[in-house]
Amino acid sequence: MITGKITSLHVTDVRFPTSLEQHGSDAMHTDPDYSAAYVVIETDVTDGLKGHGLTFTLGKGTEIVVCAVKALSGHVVGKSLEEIVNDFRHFYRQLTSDSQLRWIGPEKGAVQLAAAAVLNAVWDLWAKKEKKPLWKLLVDMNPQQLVSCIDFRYITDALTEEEALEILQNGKQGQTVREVQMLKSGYPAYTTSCAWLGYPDEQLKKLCSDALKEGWTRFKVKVGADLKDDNRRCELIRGMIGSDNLMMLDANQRWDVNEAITWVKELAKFKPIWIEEPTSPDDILGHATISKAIAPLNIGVATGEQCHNRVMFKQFLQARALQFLQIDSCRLGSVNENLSVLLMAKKFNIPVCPHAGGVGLCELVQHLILFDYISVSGSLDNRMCEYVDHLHEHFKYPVVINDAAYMPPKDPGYSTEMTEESVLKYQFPSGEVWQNLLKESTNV
Ligand SMILES: C[C@H](O)[C@@H](O)CC(=O)C(=O)O
Ligand SMILES: [Mg+2]
Repeated sequence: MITGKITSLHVTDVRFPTSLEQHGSDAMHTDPDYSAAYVVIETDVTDGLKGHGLTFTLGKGTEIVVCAVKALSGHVVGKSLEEIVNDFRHFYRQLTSDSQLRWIGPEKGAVQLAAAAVLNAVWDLWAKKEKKPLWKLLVDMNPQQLVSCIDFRYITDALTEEEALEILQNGKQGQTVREVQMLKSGYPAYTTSCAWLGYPDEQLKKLCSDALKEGWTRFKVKVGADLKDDNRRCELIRGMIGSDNLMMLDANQRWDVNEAITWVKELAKFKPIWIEEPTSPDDILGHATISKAIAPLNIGVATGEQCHNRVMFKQFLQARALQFLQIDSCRLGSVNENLSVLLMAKKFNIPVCPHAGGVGLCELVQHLILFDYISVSGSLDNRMCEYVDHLHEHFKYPVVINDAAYMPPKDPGYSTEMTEESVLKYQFPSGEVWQNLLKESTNV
């Protein structure tokens, strides 16, 4: 039995100055400071049980998400965990559809990122209470319980509750074998760390050569700002990784639809398997046009890192506008909404290849993709999870990568907890790191 009330919710603006070294740079986001609105919920349970959650941001604007988290806190403080998880669908809807706050969403933008941070903390709390890593909590739940966490509003034309139940019931077959397989070999990953757009060629070469030695076989390359530059960088990387390894391209929304088609045709000679975010993340029909035009080149469209809710994903699937679906643990409304998207992807037979990286996204999304393989898709065909090698040292339970695969976390929770030292040091603007940077900039 789950006892204990949530007594408080704290949120902190934590920023890492990654832009100083161009980590995370792409054709649209040229100077990201990987950041998080970091939430801690406390309970009155005597053992000091706490839940930790976050959502990922790029620096400026984190203060807006922090405000939105504070605006949502009234829905959480005073409730017991038992009350929440016994009717999780209802709680989820309270948060994502607050009758006043929804005007500045609904289910999108800063308010949706804030809902994700809060809900991620609640899921962490639940998993810790059950003394299981989150993926295992999900795997052990029965189909009815899982379905009771999902808000089916707006998606029943694509996936009904009955269909979701059937998928989950079928997923129980062979679950134990797949769990054992994951514990032994892990979930296959690809790396984005070698080819950020702002890295000079020498750095690309060094990072590729190191990654190859570590056993990486799948590489994502940032493109989209300058075609000549893309040709040079892709040639360099294809040369380094050889013809057997996989290459993916990511344009981060830089192009118009026709421009995307022309550009991808030019880069097709490097044999990428997908082009990610070729155009506006909201342009579902544009993605469908691009998908159709580049299908003869054996290149698919991947998208999702800025797809803010299940309704968008539903339409992408219905319009056949993506061939690789990229869930995000912090963009969608936490585990609840990710569950609905994983189930829709299964129904439409589209592989899920999660977006990760940022700060904490690898830590979180590994739980979701493990659950997807063990209990939903049951397949590794055309599937892999993104990995980026930054900022893991700030987490209490950092990801473990073994031979280019995510090894299932064993610690209870959602791997969301940051070290207290890092939170203090990188808190914006009062943390030591930012105070020093601000001093330096005023001295120049
Ligand atoms: C701004 C982020 O680093 C973005 O480039 C990440 C991304 O597109 C990806 O990991 O994929
Ligand atoms: Mg991307």
